[in-house]
Amino acid sequence: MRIPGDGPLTTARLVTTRPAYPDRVLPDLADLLAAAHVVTLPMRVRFRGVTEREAVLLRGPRGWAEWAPFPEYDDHDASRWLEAAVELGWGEVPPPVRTEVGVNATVPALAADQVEGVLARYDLAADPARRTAKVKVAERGQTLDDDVARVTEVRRVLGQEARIRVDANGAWSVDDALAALARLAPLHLEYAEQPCATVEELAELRVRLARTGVDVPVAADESIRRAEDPLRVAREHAADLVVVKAAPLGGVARALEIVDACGLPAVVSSALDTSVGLAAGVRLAAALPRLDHDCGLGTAALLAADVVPDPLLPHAGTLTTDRADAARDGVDPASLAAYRSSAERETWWRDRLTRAHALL
Ligand SMILES: O=C(O)CCC(=O)C1=CC=C[C@@H](O)[C@@H]1C(=O)O
Ligand SMILES: [Mg+2]
Repeated sequence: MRIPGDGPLTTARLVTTRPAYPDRVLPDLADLLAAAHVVTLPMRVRFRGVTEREAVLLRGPRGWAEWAPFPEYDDHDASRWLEAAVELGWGEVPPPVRTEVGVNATVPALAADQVEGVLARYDLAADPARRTAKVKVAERGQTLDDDVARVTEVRRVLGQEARIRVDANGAWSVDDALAALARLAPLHLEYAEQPCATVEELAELRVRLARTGVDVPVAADESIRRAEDPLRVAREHAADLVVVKAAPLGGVARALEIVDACGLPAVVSSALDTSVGLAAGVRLAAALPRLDHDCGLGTAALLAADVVPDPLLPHAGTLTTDRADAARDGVDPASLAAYRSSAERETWWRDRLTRAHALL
């Protein structure tokens, strides 16, 4: 485990280095609205408290793009997601340095007896040592015993050599996190993602974990993707690694800059996107100079419908840039029509798009 206090930070690079790609193109609002298709996709299981995922698919001159900021996010957040969509549909995505990306299975906070069924939907690597799962924990209404039972079951199904990470979405206090991670650590965790809500708590947790000899690295997710200053995590030595999502961070190029400036290992994860948004995540993971971890880009498995005929599901635990690019080209008009949102939701999304565009 890294000792709190170490880790490089190169804040200056974020502001001084711009990627070597053409300047951002901003489409007119009328073009965006004309390019927009609003869909409501059913999910297989409840995740993030929802059973349907709404998204706006945008047909840009450079290909399909997705804009799907979570409904509870404000217009400022939503405008950052729009920058990501513009990069995909109207701009250029930074070039890949690898063609394959390892992908983890994502296990929602379900009862332990449902774990095997969820994992069965993932085509994981044949070699148990190359399998990774992320397990949601600390969900409201559940107990630590429920979490321990779920993670224990994931360990049983995937085998001793598999990597298991947990994600608490900031729900634990520092004391809760210490107690929970002390119980979960014997199951050999790869890391704990956003165990506590604030950067201060994450930093304190790292110190106290090191002091008590509980060897669980800490990853920051919300502290990066929802933060005004995504570099604070690194500056405050609040995490061992960072989780980055293309859309919430304003696109692939911007996410690469943030990872570079943080100077910490990165994991790319989805924002519960359709296969089009997942393709952007694959392109981000493929463009990272260094990628030591499997990425949370297998969430097409959580959707019961998608906008492409061949959803971007991992094969043998991997996704490739070829399949990602094909998914972006393969949006099916019949799916857009079949899952078109209600008139009321469509108006809501178009109004939101208008407001987000005004902020760019
Ligand atoms: O990282 C993964 O395995 C899948 C993606 C995932 O967990 C998430 C996607 C979108 C919103 C989040 O609540 C959640 C996360 O917190 O990482
Ligand atoms: Mg997370």
